[in-house]
Amino acid sequence: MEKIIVSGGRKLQGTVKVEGAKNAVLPVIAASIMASKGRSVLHDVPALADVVTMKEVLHNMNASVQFQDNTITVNAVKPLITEAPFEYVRKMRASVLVLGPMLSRFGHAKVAMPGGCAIGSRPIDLHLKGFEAMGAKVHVGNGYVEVFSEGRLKGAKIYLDVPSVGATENIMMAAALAEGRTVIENAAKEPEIVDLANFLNKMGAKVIGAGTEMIKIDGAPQLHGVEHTIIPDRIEAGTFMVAAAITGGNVLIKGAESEHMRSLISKMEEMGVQFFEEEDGLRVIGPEQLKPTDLKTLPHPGFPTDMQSQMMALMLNAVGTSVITETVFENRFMHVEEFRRMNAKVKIEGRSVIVEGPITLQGAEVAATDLRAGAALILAGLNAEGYTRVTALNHIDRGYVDIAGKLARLGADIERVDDADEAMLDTIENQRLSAL
Ligand SMILES: CC(=O)N[C@H]1[C@@H](OP(=O)(O)OP(=O)(O)OC[C@H]2O[C@@H](n3ccc(=O)[nH]c3=O)[C@H](O)[C@@H]2O)O[C@H](CO)[C@@H](O)[C@@H]1O
Ligand SMILES: C=C(OP(=O)(O)O)C(=O)O
Repeated sequence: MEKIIVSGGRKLQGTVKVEGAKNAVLPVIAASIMASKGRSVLHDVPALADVVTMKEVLHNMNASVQFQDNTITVNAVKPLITEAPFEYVRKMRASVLVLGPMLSRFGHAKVAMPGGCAIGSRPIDLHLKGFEAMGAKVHVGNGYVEVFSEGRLKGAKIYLDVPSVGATENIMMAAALAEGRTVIENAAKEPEIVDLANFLNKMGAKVIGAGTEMIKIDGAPQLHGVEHTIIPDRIEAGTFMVAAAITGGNVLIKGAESEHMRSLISKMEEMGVQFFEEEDGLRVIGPEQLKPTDLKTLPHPGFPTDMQSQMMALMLNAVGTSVITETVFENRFMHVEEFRRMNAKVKIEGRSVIVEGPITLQGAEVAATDLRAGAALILAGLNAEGYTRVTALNHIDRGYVDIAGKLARLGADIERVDDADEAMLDTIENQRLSAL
């Protein structure tokens, strides 16, 4: 079994470059299958497990996809197989993002119904209601959702009960090939929505208002392949910001887009962390002593749920009591139990967690329960006594490219090992101790 082993106590120094955003590239790859003319070339694509899964989803549909050196080329000109089976959706919920593109281009899509996951039940009812409003028929049964449309979808006015990122994306993509205008009200405003809208506009659709709560989409009869560069990953950047802060380090995060991270920067500033805009990125300097704070996760521009567990790791090191309230997902506190294994004083009260700091965290065997929880455990390990061994790396690999290597290059004592490597490390450590 592979593990990331981290030993705490080193201040991080240096420069780290942000990858392209996972949550932007997945919908953009899905949208690329709507091009019936020309191929799409996407740059700054991170080499993540989720990107490989999305590539497999498209490949299984008979699209031609090449992925090399952070560039993906998609050619979907010939008719595709309009199905995404369970094996892909099981690995990655974002596979449901091919529903809108397939439905609007081919009049049919069949995708395995995503189940709940470690962070909540995560239904797709709002995606399906949107398609229905545009004239599609929806059938759910035998673990699959199947959507049909006779002729082109029709533009419609759609109000989302919650500003769901996935529903906004799926409806935007379906609307890009629909007849007439679609208006999405109470739309999600995340930067990744804006990136998708820019991509759809280049392909030939007309999307206005992305990044606000009302998005208007005028569909085109046909879309064409284009070249596009993916926006930087604000959650990867945020994770390195916490790494710098938690160790009292000084790190330049190259390519970080601070406009996308206002709520996070402001919370970290409240905790005493300093930020300096530089020409090619954002410099983060951790304080000698962190102050406590309270935060509530909300849809963008509120505090992102995908940074909640990493901020909990930071709060464990603050002097005083902090409170985190999670409002986006109903069950995103699985990391709390793992933090307790590291001696953390954390208590769940309904949708909130009370974090008592400062505490001397102790290295322990812990498991990543989802990808951000995994990152948070590594972050906690950066300031813990002794060795923290993080397992279930498959979660972390979904959203981080070589996180251990990048932290090591910033000076952390961290290594990714398999069982054989670990046995050898234990022998070396035992020899060192017996020689003392
Ligand atoms: C690939 C991707 O971009 N993933 C992100 C996306 O997930 P995802 O798009 O799945 O998240 P949503 O914004 O859709 O979910 C937000 C909330 O809405 C609920 N909901 C959603 C759809 C629906 O049809 N019905 C419904 O009730 C969900 O259960 C959840 O409680 O946004 C989340 C919220 O910022 C992030 O944590 C994920 O990293
Ligand atoms: C929850 C996340 O992703 P996904 O929606 O792909 O599960 C995430 O990126 O933190």
